[in-house]
Amino acid sequence: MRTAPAVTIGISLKMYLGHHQTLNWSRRIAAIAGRHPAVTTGLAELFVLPSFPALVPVASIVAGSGVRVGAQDLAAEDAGPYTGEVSGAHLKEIGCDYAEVGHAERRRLFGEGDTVVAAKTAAALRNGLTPVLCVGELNQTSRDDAAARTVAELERLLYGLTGPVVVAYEPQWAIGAPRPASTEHIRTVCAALSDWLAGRAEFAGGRVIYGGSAGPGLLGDLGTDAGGLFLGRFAHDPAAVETILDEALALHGAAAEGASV
Ligand SMILES: O=C(CO)COP(=O)(O)O
Repeated sequence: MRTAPAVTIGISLKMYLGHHQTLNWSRRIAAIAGRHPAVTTGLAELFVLPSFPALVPVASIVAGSGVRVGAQDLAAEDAGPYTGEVSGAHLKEIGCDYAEVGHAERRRLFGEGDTVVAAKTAAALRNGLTPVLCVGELNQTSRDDAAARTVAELERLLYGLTGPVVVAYEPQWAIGAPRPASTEHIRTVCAALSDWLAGRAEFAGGRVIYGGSAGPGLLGDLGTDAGGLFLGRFAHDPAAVETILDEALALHGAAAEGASV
């Protein structure tokens, strides 16, 4: 069994960058990760999710830097007549460790519902990929209501499955917004999701991270309720990623000191 790192930082490039921009960005991220103590000590795991055509070159750019690579989507099936789809088996073969499933944009713009998301989560696990499973309420609501809805959603999507998952709590109303959800909101929902995961041995190694307009300055406020961040726009500047790794190191140092008293 693989133990979860203290902090997980994921970055989805969505469809923002061109191919060469993606490669240049990846070179800068690899350089930062390769020398940053948060990554070199194994405290933080950093993964990047570029567009499909960039996966192979990005995997080779980040090799040896500690950065892992994954896809933003995968097919529910492993092989066959599925025009335009990319299978989990293929992703694994080219060096992916992660596959994102259930992002709000795929649900809203491409009609993916719970059945498809659950099938894609199963496909990722079946092929040895860690699913980055996005969950989160559609509309702004109280933090307790959001926690109840999101835990129920996770339970539905993971029914019958086994394996380590990264649960990305992304309140849909906080994606693409000027700022993230409130600290109290994020902490309440992430703690509820973490409790749910922790009580289930079949998901050992699982983690809960927060996404939705996340950027520098947030991680330290989340304490240990969230196991990290899932970044979008605010990771386009590699310097922001370095700042967040600094924050991960500071947070872990504080948590370790707290545990020893
Ligand atoms: O959806 C997200 C990550 O997948 C978050 O994106 P933004 O941080 O750009 O809102």
